[in-house]
Amino acid sequence: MAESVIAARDLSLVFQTRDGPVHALSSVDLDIAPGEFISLIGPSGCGKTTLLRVIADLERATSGSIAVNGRSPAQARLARDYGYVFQAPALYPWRTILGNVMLPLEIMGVPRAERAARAKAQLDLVNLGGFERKFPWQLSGGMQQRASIARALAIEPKLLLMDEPFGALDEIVRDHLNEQLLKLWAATRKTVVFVTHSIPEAVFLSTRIVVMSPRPGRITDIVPCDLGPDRPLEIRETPEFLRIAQRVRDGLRAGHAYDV
Ligand SMILES: Nc1ncnc2c1ncn2[C@@H]1O[C@H](COP(=O)(O)OP(=O)(O)OP(=O)(O)O)[C@@H](O)[C@H]1O
Repeated sequence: MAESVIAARDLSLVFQTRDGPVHALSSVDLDIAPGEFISLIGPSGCGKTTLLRVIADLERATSGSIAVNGRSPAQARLARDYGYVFQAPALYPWRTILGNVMLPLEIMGVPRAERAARAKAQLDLVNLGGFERKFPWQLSGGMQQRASIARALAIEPKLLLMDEPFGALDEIVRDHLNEQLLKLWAATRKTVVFVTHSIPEAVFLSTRIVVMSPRPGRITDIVPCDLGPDRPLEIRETPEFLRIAQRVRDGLRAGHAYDV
């Protein structure tokens, strides 16, 4: 079997706050193979973002271990092993779309002509060819988020970390971007770790769904999502899709404490 892209073993993270310790992650065990599309789903505060941030070396685990491409998160970050897409597009307003996508390549010291060509290729991949010279504020929210995906892809990472990238968009735009992301994933065969609150989004996109619950943040179920690579939006009405969605929903219910 190919080496895991992510291998987490008994991973825990406790934030020390003025109100006492917060157990953001507790005994997380997770292996992600190359080319998988993994969604992390769970209620607010279950540690989804924290897990993504530990993978990206933006937070350090309190105990346990995690390897990214067989090395430490710090080494993986320095090797530019991953691209990170945030919840909000976070584009620089004074730079054009092309200028934004070229930025990571500038930081890497890629020559000017090459970085323009590479950034253009990524913009084509997210269907933003022709918008290179626009500024972020001239684009819709969905287009801005596609531009941030292109920016994350500019360094050509094999691993893409996405923190609820479509959460702020309306449902029709979200459907469209889900379709595009699925095509992009099929075309590039990247490993994706994707945070979402949406059961249909998770089932539509993923090869496996990691269900989490809060206090302490932990994995309660890992649901295989064997729908194959060819997934038109209508697949969401099929019994197979609904069966997987139901298992995820059951997992979320079991881990949920209702304060009502
Ligand atoms: N820097 C921090 N300091 C203290 N507590 C934190 C910090 N970051 C996160 N937490 C706490 O850790 C827990 C997990 O947070 P996290 O943001 O990972 O959850 P999440 O599942 O991504 O939530 P959401 O869906 O709302 O984004 C929460 O209780 C949160 O308040």
